[in-house]
Amino acid sequence: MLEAQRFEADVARLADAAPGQALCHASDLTFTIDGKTLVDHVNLTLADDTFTVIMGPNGAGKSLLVRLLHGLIPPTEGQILWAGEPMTPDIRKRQSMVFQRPVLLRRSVAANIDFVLRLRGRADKARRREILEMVGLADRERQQARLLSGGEQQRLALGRGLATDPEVLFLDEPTASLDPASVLMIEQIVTKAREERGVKIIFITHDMGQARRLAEDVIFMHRGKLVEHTPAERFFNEPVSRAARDYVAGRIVL
Ligand SMILES: Nc1ncnc2c1ncn2[C@@H]1O[C@H](COP(=O)(O)OP(=O)(O)OP(=O)(O)O)[C@@H](O)[C@H]1O
Repeated sequence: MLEAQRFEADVARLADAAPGQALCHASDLTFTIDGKTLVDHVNLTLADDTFTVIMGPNGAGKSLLVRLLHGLIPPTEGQILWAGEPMTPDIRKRQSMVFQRPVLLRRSVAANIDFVLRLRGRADKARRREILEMVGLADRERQQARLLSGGEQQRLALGRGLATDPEVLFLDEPTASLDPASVLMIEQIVTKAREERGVKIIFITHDMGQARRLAEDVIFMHRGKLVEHTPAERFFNEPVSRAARDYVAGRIVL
């Protein structure tokens, strides 16, 4: 089968795997700035029941892709539909994003959680406690967030992201600068959110071991293009594109 046909077949299968309607459909998604096309006519279907990992070399357009999907930046061209609807503020409110560097208020751990709960009209101590227990920070309520370790800060950021019970959680290299124990904790919290609450996860990582541990389907970006979107096993064992083959084998991909 030709590469392109195989790719289409994979995409169709991933779409079929979604019960009912696909969660997200992007067509011809393009982001151009200063004459440079940084996300280039991406076509993508995301099932609502998979842990999606996005991989690719530096500058491939991974972060821009998730910013487009989450509606943080408008596409130059193309369309994104969430459960068949264009993005609205209400849809975006049902999604959260966690960045590589935790974005926290310079206040207490508790205040950081209360802030997002208040925004959604759900502020109460029991809910705050539940969230802090989920991310293993229940004994740190009164501590200043900025005095937490890097791993703890990221867990707090993750708690903020999960506090509002999102349907979709985007994570942009959330563990890139953390030690192994912190990486494991973050992975466990995210996996639990996926398994127990049905949160759709869209997770960018450069870490091949992490991708193998977590991914159910993998999107591989290269030079602004989506060159591969396949079930994880296929991606790791039988990548189709030359760039993905080199990437999986640990060779430098420019
Ligand atoms: N607002 C912007 N203006 C101009 N160029 C940008 C802008 N945002 C991103 N870029 C460029 O677009 C390209 C893709 O960026 P992006 O952050 O999506 O890459 P990435 O795949 O997430 O890379 P990394 O793995 O290094 O984080 C990069 O070359 C980046 O410098």
